[in-house]
Amino acid sequence: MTTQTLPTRKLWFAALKPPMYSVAVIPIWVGSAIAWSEQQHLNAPIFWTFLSAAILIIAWLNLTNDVFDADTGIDVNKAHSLVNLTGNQSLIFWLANGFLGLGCLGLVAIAWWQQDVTVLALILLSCFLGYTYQGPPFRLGYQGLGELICFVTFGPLAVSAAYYSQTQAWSIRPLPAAIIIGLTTSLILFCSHFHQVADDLSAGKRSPIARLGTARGARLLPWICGGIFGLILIFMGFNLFSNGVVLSWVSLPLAIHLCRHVWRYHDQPDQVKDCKFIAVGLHFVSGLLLGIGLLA
Ligand SMILES: C/C(=C\COP(=O)(O)OP(=O)(O)O)CCC[C@H](C)CCC[C@H](C)CCCC(C)C
Ligand SMILES: O=C(O)C1=CC(=O)c2ccccc2C1=O
Repeated sequence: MTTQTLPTRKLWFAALKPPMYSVAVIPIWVGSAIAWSEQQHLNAPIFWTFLSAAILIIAWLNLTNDVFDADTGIDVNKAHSLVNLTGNQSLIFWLANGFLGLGCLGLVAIAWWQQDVTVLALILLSCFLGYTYQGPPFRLGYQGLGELICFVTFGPLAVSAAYYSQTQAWSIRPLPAAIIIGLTTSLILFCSHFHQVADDLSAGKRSPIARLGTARGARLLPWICGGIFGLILIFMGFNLFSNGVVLSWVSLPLAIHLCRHVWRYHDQPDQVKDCKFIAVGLHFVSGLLLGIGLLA
């Protein structure tokens, strides 16, 4: 069944993408876990406020993605675009801005409690970079720069912000974990392009998969996954990670499943479209276990 023929309830589920919100959870969890392991203490109100703000920001990101994609025409065939489902672009736009406003309010509360604007500034910078991915006049995602933006924002910026929110101190200690989280988040975006090459090319979007072709993209995937798991061992070898982080290797079967699925279906959009949610699972399980390993 293509998304064009899905029942309305399933279309709304596909449009709202609940599993995707785990991309907000993992950097906050990992950055806070590193701080917790150092201080033997977690500031729970800061953690929950930051987490809620991050979820609201992801809602803004996804709603505005449909709004801006409606302007370029890239989503004409996307039945599960919120703009296509509601037929009301400005409603989605203002709803998105409401989510961003609420998210920023949470970050302002953290700045007020801590009398320190660092976390607010880091996340506002991430939001600006997120806007450049999809919004006018930048639309850097159309040049294939999304994965790089994703790496920087969900990796070093978000993980450092989470660490800082707990410690109010700078350290390079979160950097190795930030690199891993940045890579696994970018992997989700990379996988999200396989099924939409035709629409992307006709709208002038040169995503990495539109540039490489699906076959070369599928061949590259095991190297990316292997690189991520290899890097975890290298960081352990250099004592940048505690030995407990080996726990994140439990997610390896998900990486193997992802590579096999994409290898088999890379040129069949209706089959390969699920691969981004396999990547979401890999990111969530590996990130969760990485945080637990860092705490151990
Ligand atoms: C919206 C994103 C991808 C959708 O891309 P596309 O248009 O190809 O997909 P559709 O088929 O669904 O239309 C994600 C883009 C991510 C962006 C590069 C970086 C965003 C940064 C965030 C604002 C950072 C938030 C950090 C958080 C933890 C506070
Ligand atoms: O809809 C999508 O494809 C994505 C939404 C999203 O929020 C996100 C966040 C971080 C990495 C990738 C993605 C998506 O691919």
